[in-house]
Amino acid sequence: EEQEEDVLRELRLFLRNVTERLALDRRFKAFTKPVDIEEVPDYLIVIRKPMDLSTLLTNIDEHKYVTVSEFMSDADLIWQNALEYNPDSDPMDRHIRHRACALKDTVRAIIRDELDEDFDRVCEEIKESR
Ligand SMILES: O=C(C1CCC1)N1C[C@@H]2C[C@H]3C[C@@H](O)[C@@H](O)[C@]2(C1)O3
Repeated sequence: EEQEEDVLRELRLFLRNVTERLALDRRFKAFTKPVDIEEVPDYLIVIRKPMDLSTLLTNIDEHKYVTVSEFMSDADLIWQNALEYNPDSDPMDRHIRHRACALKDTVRAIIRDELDEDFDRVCEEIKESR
């Protein structure tokens, strides 16, 4: 009903704001666009579900997420994929993993600090009702 669409519109505004703030953070530049498959030909063999911040924004606009938890599952893919594809001890891999862990911590801190648990519960109820 109309009130439910108002809730989901507010969810999209919140998720867009979080995602845009992450995309503006210079530490997370490597996460802003899909990994270039021309540059990294074996990437899709190793990583089954690529994800990046621009794709998160597209998903939000396509109404893919009804709850924050669904958004978090895709957001977590970004840093999980980076840890998985860049496991080595060389400085480049370690730099990427440090930024991946910073992304994980930053997303969690924003959600902890800024997501109202009653609002989240309403989204979860809408999801269950569909
Ligand atoms: O995993 C990633 C991104 C970093 C976070 C996501 N990539 C895989 C390649 C390995 C490493 C060095 C470059 O070859 C560059 O192409 C990539 C991009 O970084």
